[in-house]
Amino acid sequence: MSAPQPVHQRILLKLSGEALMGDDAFGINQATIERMVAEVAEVARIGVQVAVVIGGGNIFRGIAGGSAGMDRATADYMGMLATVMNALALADAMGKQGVTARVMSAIDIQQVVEPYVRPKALQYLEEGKVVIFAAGTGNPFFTTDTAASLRGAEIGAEVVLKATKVDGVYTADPMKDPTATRYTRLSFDEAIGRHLGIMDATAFALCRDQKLPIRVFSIVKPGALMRVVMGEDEGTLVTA
Ligand SMILES: Nc1ncnc2c1ncn2[C@@H]1O[C@H](COP(=O)(O)OP(=O)(O)O)[C@@H](O)[C@H]1O
Ligand SMILES: O=c1ccn([C@@H]2O[C@H](COP(=O)(O)OP(=O)(O)O)[C@@H](O)[C@H]2O)c(=O)[nH]1
Repeated sequence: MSAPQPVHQRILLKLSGEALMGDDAFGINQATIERMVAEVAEVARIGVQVAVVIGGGNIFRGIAGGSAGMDRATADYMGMLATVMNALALADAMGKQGVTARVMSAIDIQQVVEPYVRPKALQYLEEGKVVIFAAGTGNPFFTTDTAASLRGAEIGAEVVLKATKVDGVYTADPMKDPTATRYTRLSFDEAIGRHLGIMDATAFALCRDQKLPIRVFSIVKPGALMRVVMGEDEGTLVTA
């Protein structure tokens, strides 16, 4: 019998910035990033094309207290720069584990990382390199979740995999409501209509319009990414 095959050939993986903190209060926890990269490396090695959108919430968020009183757009540009730092750390950790990664930024910062150029990104993916999209959408007032939907649609990913601290989409924020229950599956309209805060409405709406499914799963749970890629039941699937 032949070995089980992945159900996805090209994925857009959204990693939250906060996930990189591990148990720290801020920044990047080295052991945590190494563990995450090991999981990404495993799926890349079985031939799945992996593109990553990385968040920045472990360093700076445009709407957070630290930016109170600041012009919102300026604060958002700081948030986007935070994602560039995370992207560099992620690419470095990938290189150390033998995975070639390329960082592409949505804002021009050419001495540091190359700009996002869609055909180039597609070329890297076809060559088996991991592409890390930095600086979100390049626009203030957006989130990296929306960047994940946007880049996912642009590169023709089969699914957006949102790897986060919780293990799926719940009826309410499980960090605040212990009685909340997890959905196995729900529609984009339900997710938007019920104001489920796991992703912003812009991100959901873009995926809905492009018929691009989203799976939300835990980044903390070892092996979850591989199980998702192999088509096993993990987290919550959001579809049309
Ligand atoms: N309905 C919901 N189901 C699951 N998680 C939710 C829900 N509403 C809000 N959340 C919150 O969304 C967070 C996951 O989103 P993520 O983007 O990784 O975090 P953050 O926005 O804090 O960086 C979880 O930590 C959880 O507390
Ligand atoms: O297209 C984008 C993506 C991100 N950001 C800014 O970058 C910050 C960090 O991104 P995000 O909060 O999405 O990161 P995560 O929640 O995944 O850690 C946001 O708060 C925004 O201020 C932005 O302005 N435009």
